Amino acid sequence: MHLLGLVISKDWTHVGRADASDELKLTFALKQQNIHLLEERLRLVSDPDSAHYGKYLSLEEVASLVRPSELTQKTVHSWLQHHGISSCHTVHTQDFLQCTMTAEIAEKLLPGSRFHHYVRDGQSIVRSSGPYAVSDNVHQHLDFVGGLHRLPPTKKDGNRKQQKFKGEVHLGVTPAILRERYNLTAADVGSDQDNRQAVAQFLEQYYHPADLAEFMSIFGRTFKHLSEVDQVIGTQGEGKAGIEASLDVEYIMSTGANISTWVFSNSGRHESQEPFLQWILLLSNMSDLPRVHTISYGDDEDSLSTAYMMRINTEFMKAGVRGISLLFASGDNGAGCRHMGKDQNTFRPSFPASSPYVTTVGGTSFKNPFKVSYEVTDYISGGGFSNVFKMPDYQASAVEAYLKTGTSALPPASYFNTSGRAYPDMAALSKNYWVVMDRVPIPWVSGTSASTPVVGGMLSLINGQRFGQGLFDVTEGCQQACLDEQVQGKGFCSAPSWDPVTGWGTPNYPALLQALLNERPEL
Ligand SMILES: Cc1cc(=O)oc2cc(NC(=O)[C@H](Cc3ccccc3)NC(=O)[C@H](C)NC(=O)[C@H](C)N)ccc12
Ligand SMILES: [Ca+2]
Repeated sequence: MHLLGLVISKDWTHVGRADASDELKLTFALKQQNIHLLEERLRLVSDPDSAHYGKYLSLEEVASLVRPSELTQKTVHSWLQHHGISSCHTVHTQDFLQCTMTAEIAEKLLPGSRFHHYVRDGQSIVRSSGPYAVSDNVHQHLDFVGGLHRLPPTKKDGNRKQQKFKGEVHLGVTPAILRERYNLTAADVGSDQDNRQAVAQFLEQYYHPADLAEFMSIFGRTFKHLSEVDQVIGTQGEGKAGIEASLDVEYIMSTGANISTWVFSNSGRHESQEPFLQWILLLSNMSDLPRVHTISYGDDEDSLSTAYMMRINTEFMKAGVRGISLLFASGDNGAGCRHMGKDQNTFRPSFPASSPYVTTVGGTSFKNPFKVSYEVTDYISGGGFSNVFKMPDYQASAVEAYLKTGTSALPPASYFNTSGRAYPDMAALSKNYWVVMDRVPIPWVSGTSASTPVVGGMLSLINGQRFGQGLFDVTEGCQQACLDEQVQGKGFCSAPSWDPVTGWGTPNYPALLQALLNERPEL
């Protein structure tokens, strides 16, 4: 028997046991086959020196590679059937099963689990308080069971990162400013009818079509653009728009202008338990997808189970081998800080930013905030080294160079794991954006949530895979981190070439386009 447990955080109030007939939806992640072959294939399709470069797999080919063995499928199916569970959906790759069942059946299926109702700020959830067990013969066929334990994050004040307007004249970052800084001309807009890009939203964040239309009517006058999202996959909730969703949609459609845009809307309670599971399940089941997806969400690595992160990472590989680029925001908390005990802190990496199979985007600000000047580090820019994923070969030499040259200015070695996946991969402006939300133009919105769709839109224009010299190197400024005696609020600093705050730098569009076109495989 294998036991898995949970500690319910104090801000949730227990309001009683779940009724035996209460319905639950659990996700079973079945063990896949050939993960090492998938990884190798991803390396080859991404390597310009390989004969396989750019030769992406179809969803059917991915399915043939990773589909769980007959034994795994039969064992899990008969275990569920034995407990009377028949209401299940699978995916094309047959490596996930989503099943609906009563609390009574779930407790019999997973001995030790005891489902309870918890409430907080008007939100109500059902979770298992105790650890649950899975018998050995089934456990070896599962990566994890989702939907039991993870809690929705604490809702933060919607205005927490909005800086106060102090009365100075400041126009802030708009599509025109971005297009100027990153050298996008009026001709740099999408023209390929088949090109598509996407943003994914979670945690009840919705964009509003009227906000997008108003944003484009105010800020989109100088370039050809679309003012409507082409497809919403999932449910668009009613009511107020979310700042994250508004920012993502408005800015991916400003740099990736005139390109058909989709929104994956992963709403509701279930998704907030494992925010990325529902979305990745959708991707792994759709054969025809946009090539670029941006996601401005993440969680501290230490708040997630290793099994969950490993499996999501494999799902990212499945996307990569199909030629799908996933861009994640690096987070807005600098290196982060985890208190390990009295006077003992370490930095706190964020997932999925720390996955080696996504492109992670950090943040910068203008040197002179009132001018389109060169960029320096935005101190909030997430970055550092994963404690879960080892450093992939493709970044070893760049990171070694950074660690060697920056030795004197580096934080103490006990704060970070130099053998982990280093991030971000690149950066873009993250300070003082204009966003239209609930029909009102809002200034001074900041975060790597802004820089990520900006880069995503440009990649959609280029739709390539590898970065050449097409980036502005960021060499000034440091990120924030633990406010303790040893590091005194200072994390990593940017430096010439790659650094763990701004990656390889911010996009210089024509140079990036040229670099990527030069590396295109013969079609
Ligand atoms: C209201 C507001 C004003 C502003 O100026 O900035 C800003 C930013 C954000 N969004 C975020 O700060 C982050 C970015 C991020 C965090 C962690 C990892 C990657 C990206 N996004 C979120 O907080 C997102 C909505 N929630 C989560 O990722 C949760 C914590 N798992 C929001 C609002 C404002
Ligand atoms: Ca740099």
